[in-house]
Amino acid sequence: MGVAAVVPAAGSGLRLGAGMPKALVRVAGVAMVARAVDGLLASGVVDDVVVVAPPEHLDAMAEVTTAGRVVPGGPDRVASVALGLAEVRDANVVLVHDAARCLCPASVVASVVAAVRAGHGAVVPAIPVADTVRRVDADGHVVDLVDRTGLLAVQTPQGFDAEVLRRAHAAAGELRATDDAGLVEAIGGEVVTVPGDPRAFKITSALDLAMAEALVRTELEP
Ligand SMILES: Nc1ccn([C@@H]2O[C@H](COP(=O)(O)OP(=O)(O)OP(=O)(O)O)[C@@H](O)[C@H]2O)c(=O)n1
Ligand SMILES: C[C@](O)(CO)[C@H](O)COP(=O)(O)O
Repeated sequence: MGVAAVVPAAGSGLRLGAGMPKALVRVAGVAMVARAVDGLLASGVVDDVVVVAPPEHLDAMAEVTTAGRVVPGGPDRVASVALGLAEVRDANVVLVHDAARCLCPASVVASVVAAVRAGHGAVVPAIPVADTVRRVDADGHVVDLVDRTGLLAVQTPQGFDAEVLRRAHAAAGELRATDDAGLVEAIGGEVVTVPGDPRAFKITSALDLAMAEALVRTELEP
């Protein structure tokens, strides 16, 4: 089988504070998880989708998810992705895509898959950092100015040769990398970037949700 996508959607969305799992929160009337799954399939390069949901919300998640399977997730993102990965044993390319990045354009999905198909074991979409970045100590005092040249903010979907991702997760142990590419780096794998897109931003806070709503409504307007 070809390209499978694992959609981690098992987070609780504490920072959004909607009182329900974030992936169930609607953006202009459609649940984030449904938008994320539909976006992956709209790319035309994804054959199979597995959504990883909070164990206590499997039915609600299946109700709003229009395609793919829904399986229970784990206590953190690494555990949730590992549980999804176990469901796509036949795939030779695996994408991991946050439900929370539900407005990612299909063109980004296609370019990530193309880069994996071209022979890269691990591919991440990334965009330039727009702000000045400073390192601070525990009291908030500036320690130094971080040179922004060569700094990129990493998005999802992240794409992998399936065997590389399986090896990375098998070796993860207690390592809690913030993304799957981090697990690949930990086993010495090379990670390459392709251009990301500002619309693939992660909905984390209430402001992000408002921006996502505005973006959808703008794109729907004639
Ligand atoms: N145990 C977890 C934690 C997170 N995720 C998923 O990983 C993605 C990125 O996580 P984040 O945006 O930080 O979501 P939450 O963990 O839900 O947010 P918060 O930290 O505010 O609770 C989300 O799609 C989230 O559902 C997951 O599948 N399983
Ligand atoms: C995977 C990710 O979206 C890449 O930027 C990000 O690391 C997830 O971050 P969080 O710690 O789950 O908020």
